Amino acid sequence: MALVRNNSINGREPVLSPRSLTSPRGLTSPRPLAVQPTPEPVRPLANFPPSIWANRFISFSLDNSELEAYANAHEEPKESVRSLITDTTIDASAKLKLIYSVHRLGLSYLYPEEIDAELDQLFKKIDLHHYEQVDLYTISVQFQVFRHHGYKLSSDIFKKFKDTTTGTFTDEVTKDVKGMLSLYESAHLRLHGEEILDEALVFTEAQLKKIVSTLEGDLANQVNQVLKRPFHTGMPMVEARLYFNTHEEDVSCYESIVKLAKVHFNYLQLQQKEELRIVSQWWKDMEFQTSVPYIRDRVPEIYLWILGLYFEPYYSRARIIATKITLFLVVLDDTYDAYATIDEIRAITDAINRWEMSAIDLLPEYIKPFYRILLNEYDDLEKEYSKDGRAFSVHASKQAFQEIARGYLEEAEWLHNGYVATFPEYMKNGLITSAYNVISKSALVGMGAIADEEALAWYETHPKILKASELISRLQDDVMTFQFERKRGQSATGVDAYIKEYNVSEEVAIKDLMKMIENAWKDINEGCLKPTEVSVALLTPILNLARMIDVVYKFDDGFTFPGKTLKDYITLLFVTPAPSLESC
Ligand SMILES: CC(C)=CCC/C(C)=C/CC/C(C)=C/COP(=O)(O)OP(=O)(O)O
Ligand SMILES: [Mg+2]
Ligand SMILES: [Mg+2]
Ligand SMILES: [Mg+2]
Repeated sequence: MALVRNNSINGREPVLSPRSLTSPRGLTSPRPLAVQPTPEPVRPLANFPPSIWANRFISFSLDNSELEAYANAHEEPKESVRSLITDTTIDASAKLKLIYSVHRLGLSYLYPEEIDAELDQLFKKIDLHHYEQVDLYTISVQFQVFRHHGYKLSSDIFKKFKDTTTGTFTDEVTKDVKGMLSLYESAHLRLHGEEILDEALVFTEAQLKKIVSTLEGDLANQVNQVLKRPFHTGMPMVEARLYFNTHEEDVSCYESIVKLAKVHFNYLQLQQKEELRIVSQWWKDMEFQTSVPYIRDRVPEIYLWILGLYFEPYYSRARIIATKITLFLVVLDDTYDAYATIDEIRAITDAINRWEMSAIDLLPEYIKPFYRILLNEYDDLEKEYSKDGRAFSVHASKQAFQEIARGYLEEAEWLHNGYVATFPEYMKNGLITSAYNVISKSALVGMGAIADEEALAWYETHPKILKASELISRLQDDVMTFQFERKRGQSATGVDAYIKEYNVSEEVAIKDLMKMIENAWKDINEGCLKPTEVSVALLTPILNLARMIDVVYKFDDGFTFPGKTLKDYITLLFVTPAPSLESC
């Protein structure tokens, strides 16, 4: 087997690269006489599990009058909640709890100015001494509400819960389940240097795990929920539904909030089911299942991913665009990782760099339909957005798409040459193959006026918060997918590069990479504090992209094998009816 290269990764047995078997010359003995048809190369097929949804979401039929009825039903409770937020007779503590609930329910985007004005005023009035008399739960809620909205309330307010002699959290804290739960949520908002929150996270997690089986009712559900995933690292839309289900006592005192939340959930569910129908129908019409059947067929999962970036109704078109482009990325990634030969990968990258229909002749037959659809979709977007002078965002998305194709090629060349990159080299390319540059720029296309040229220029500076989100994407994916990819003889991951660079065990490498992810989260949290470099509307999708990695990869490779978390989330949002309005 002379054509098999040595892919030894740091002392592992040489990996038999499927791609190294793809040369026709490796499969046939030399026969100089008859002209042989070129045999089909051996391909690195992954046999990915099929979609678990088939055509389920295509049959949805939107009743516009129903949608309109929900839109109208918003008006009254929306105004009542606005009055509550601005009500001067509600005391500071109750007001902050109210704003906290409004945010957890996914409603704060309806009142950005009012909430900011309230918090601004309350934040200015804060006297840290005041917190000496306040309980852990209340302090933690206030800490979160300020931090959620970019106000840097000092984490020193938690100092009083530590025993000065032992340096650990007091026994009193251990007995306060609701307080610990809320402190655990707070700790996820930590910044660099906030050691008290680093400690609080470890402490409360251990304590809550210890007592969870002894709890009952809503509190048991809340603790189970937070241990699975705290609000700050969850998908906002799902977190809103879960909060509604398990925090009745926190919201039931405000009838209008309950009513608004219910109408809002129902409205959004209809709108989102329609968006999912549109992208599912498009996917079917484009016949990807026939032309590239080797890829992961994951339309609802990718739509969910994008919905995780932004759920506001006015980003409907933006979600459809970003979903389609992300689906293109899945085709590209799986083609490079699980189908194409190195020569084909070079040809596909070349054609994507050229970006002209005539380059289609360079391509293998199977990828030609994809190439045609890719160019046509971008062409349509360019036409659509040229009209209002927004074609710049389409160009930026296209350039990022070309860049990721080059990044994927780089990985393929490394594999082809049996080379494991140094860790810095890997990370430089890895931030590109994280896909988060393409996705976040593509997310801007349909966002409208807010995503202007200035916003794009900020993106082009590759700001710290974007880098952090890319790092989280790249490394958390690597930590959860490297074994599968290694077994298949795919390109070395960050885990392999780290092991090689620092000569450490796999266990240490994973621990260190998880630490890097933790630090990147602190960068993200810092980047969301006032004064922000750009508007919150532009930062939120970047924060949410990091959250979606946690959603998909916290426990396993939830994208390749979407039968757990993603199935539950898709069922909750698009299958299970939204909370009934009957009692309203
Ligand atoms: C890298 C990453 C988590 C990207 C998230 C953004 C996203 C939805 C990209 C589309 C391609 C994709 C699903 C890659 C993850 O799988 P994979 O493990 O096969 O990706 P890999 O080949 O880059 O490792
Ligand atoms: Mg892949
Ligand atoms: Mg890949
Ligand atoms: Mg991977």
